[in-house]
Amino acid sequence: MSLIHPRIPLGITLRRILSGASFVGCADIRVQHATNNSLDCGSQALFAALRGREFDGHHFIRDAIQHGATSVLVEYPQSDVPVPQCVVRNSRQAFARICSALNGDPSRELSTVGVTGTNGKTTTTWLVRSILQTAGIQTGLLGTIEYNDGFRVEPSTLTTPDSMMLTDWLSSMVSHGTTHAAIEMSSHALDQFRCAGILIDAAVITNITHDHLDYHLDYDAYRASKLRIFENLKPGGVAVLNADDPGSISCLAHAPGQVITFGIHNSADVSATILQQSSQGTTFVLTAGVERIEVRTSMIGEHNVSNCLAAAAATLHAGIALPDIAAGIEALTDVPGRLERVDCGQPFNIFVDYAHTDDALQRAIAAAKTLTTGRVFCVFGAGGDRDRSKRPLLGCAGASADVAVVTSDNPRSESPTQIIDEIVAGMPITAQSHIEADRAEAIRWALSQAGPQDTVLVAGKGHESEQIIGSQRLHFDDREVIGRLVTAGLKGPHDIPATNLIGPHKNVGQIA
Ligand SMILES: CC(=O)N[C@H]1[C@@H](OP(=O)(O)OP(=O)(O)OC[C@H]2O[C@@H](n3ccc(=O)[nH]c3=O)[C@H](O)[C@@H]2O)O[C@H](CO)[C@@H](O)[C@@H]1O[C@H](C)C(=O)N[C@@H](C)C(=O)N[C@H](CCC(=O)O)C(=O)O
Ligand SMILES: Nc1ncnc2c1ncn2[C@@H]1O[C@H](COP(=O)(O)OP(=O)(O)OP(=O)(O)O)[C@@H](O)[C@H]1O
Ligand SMILES: N[C@H](CCC[C@H](N)C(=O)O)C(=O)O
Ligand SMILES: [Mg+2]
Repeated sequence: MSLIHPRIPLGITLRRILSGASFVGCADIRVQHATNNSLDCGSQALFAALRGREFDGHHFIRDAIQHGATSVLVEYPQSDVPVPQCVVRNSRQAFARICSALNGDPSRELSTVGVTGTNGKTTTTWLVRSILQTAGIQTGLLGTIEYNDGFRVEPSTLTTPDSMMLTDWLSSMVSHGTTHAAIEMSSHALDQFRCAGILIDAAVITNITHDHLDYHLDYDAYRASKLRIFENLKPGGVAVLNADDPGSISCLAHAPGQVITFGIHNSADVSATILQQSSQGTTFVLTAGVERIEVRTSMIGEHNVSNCLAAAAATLHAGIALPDIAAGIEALTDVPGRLERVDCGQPFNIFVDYAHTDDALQRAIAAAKTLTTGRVFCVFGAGGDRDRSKRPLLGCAGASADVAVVTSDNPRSESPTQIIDEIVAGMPITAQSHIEADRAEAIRWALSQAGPQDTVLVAGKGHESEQIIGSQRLHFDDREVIGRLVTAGLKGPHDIPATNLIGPHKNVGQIA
């Protein structure tokens, strides 16, 4: 459902915004409302028939007309359809452009940093927002954790919302006087043209490693979807690339205009020298051209310094001065569930992290090791109904901990023990491991083993507050579970009343 803002046009005509479109049964189509859901057409709507993973929207055209659609957007002309048709080559791309136009093309009025990459998108967008807000600039954010127009905040449904919701939020930012935005652009969203027509000032590619090959099928297609972010750049926009990551820097040749590189290990326009790392944070010297400044962040891990550099490069391009960038990085105390410290008075470090790829897990473990004189216990699993090929890679990465505690993440429709077997298949035979499919019990075991010099890293679910098992969504927050276990003196989870660990069942009737 569209939010209503005074700056939204009263309607648009398709011929003006869709070059190359042809029309059946009319010379042009005037649109006031558009949807891709046949069940949510309302009267006078344009129904956009999108080809999806499960369904082809073209099969729902009659359904849409019955629900009130008065025109359709299609990829091939339909016979026996009693309403005007607009025929385009790519209805997802055209639909995104229509959504943006119906919302008054809000991205034209915003200065926006778009961030893609396998890991680090959420962290980088939060850093960008912190830098801009600390400099006194009202900034919106759309990403994995929240959608925020500068005033209103809602928990996210997808990392990158669909085209209707995306442009609604951008429009809401403009209406509320928000001038800047940071947007996570997932590979799924770029592949599905959810962001088509959204203009951005900086396109950040944090890194391109391995994820979502269930969807993209191979690395080249995955990388190609990330490269599509350059199509969103305004004239004069900048590509921000990671000199330390072969996948990111390989995009340099495709950048349409100016490029700013960042890096810790390789020569780059924006770079860092790490001075000190402790469980309280990291100090580094940030260098951009001839300017240098010492920065202290409460974030942990070299990968987070890399994220700071990406955010610094994007905001330098937005005209923010280096001291303000340093202040903005320092002002961000926490990104929920990203190496988040959990302190319940226990005599060792506990971190909850969102690592769910092999590169992320290996880096999160490396970060924990720099702070630990004893052993690092890493509790992790892998999501069901997601890229199976990353499971043995996660196993291999998890084995870099001193003790790998393999458990369930969100098994969804799959067998937890089958997923665990596929993870364990990637672990070297010499790895120290403990296998426990019940996540709460796995956490309890790790906590019960840890001594004062050790660290327990609980990875994979970060800020998530549910565990998806079969068709059920069970309340489950790693941070809460840890808190309750430590408070209860690390008794077995079955000795603790069930409500202490797992909240009420919410059967959603489908697998997420
Ligand atoms: C695999 C995938 O990405 N699917 C997304 C995709 O769905 P789809 O278009 O393939 O949908 P479909 O069910 O095949 O239907 C095709 C078309 O028929 C229409 N339809 C269908 C049935 C009907 O009765 N009537 C009707 O009109 C649908 O509205 C749709 O337009 O487009 C939809 C609208 O944009 C998304 O909601 C949906 O995300 C699903 C829920 C999803 O789980 N996506 C995940 C994998 C995702 O995108 N994740 C990334 C995160 C990645 C990361 O952070 O690392 C994200 O951006 O969040
Ligand atoms: N620059 C980085 N390089 C490698 N790993 C990183 C980097 N930044 C963060 N990580 C790891 O990836 C995890 C997820 O980080 P973040 O949420 O910022 O990434 P994301 O790209 O938004 O992930 P998602 O695709 O799930 O939304 C972190 O918890 C950390 O383990
Ligand atoms: N955006 C990622 C999140 C994965 C988080 C992990 N907890 C899982 O459920 O696999 C995805 O949809 O693949
Ligand atoms: Mg994210």
